[in-house]
Amino acid sequence: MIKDAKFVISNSNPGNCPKPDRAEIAFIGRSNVGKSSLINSITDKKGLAKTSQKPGKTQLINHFMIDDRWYLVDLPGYGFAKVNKKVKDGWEIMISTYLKKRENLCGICILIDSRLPPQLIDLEFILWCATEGVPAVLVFTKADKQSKNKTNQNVQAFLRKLENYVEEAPQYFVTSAENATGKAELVEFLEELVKEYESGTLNG
Ligand SMILES: Nc1nc2c(ncn2[C@@H]2O[C@H](COP(=O)(O)OP(=O)(O)OP(=O)(O)O)[C@@H](O)[C@H]2O)c(=O)[nH]1
Ligand SMILES: [Mg+2]
Repeated sequence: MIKDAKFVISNSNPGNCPKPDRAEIAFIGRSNVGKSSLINSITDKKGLAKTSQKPGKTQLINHFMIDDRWYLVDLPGYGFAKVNKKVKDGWEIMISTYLKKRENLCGICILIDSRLPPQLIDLEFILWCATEGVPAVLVFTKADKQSKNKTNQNVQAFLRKLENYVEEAPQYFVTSAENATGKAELVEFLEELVKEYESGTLNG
């Protein structure tokens, strides 16, 4: 269980992130998928990460300190068509540089909208992470928006498509920021990842 969460800093330059002296986990996914909302849900702090109905809200790398022990990071979304190419390319460089260079990053959660059929951009991003050796799990979001059956169908369809992209299917969670579906499981997993990192079993 997360007891405390505080905003630390926002950056556009991955090189200005806080000293990498503790475990770090980042949330990433398409614009509007619910990254910031899920951060607020798992930390039980409504206004901690800024959310919006309009895609493109989060534009910087945002560090939050969790329980004075590890960093949770909210990233801008990918695949947002409405910003101009220069801005989009800038975000992509910022995100990929962060993911490749951040030495204390012990894992990332790739958020996927559980309402949608498999999206190419998500499949390609998961492939990119596998190629770059960025350890990732999948977190399906907005499960409250439809029946359990429909969510399950979409999750299974996504996993089947993913078989064409990566050899090993990543672990996955089904969540809702609205009604806390999957929250306990996800938090338990994140805390376990932090413990493993601290005990030096991850990243050497
Ligand atoms: N019903 C429902 N709505 C959600 C859920 N998660 C997020 N939303 C809504 O989806 C919209 C986008 O949420 P954000 O958390 O801002 O999404 P984001 O991925 O951080 O978006 P960017 O910062 O633009 O990349 C908001 O209107 C949220 O209220 C959920 O689990 N259930
Ligand atoms: Mg956001």
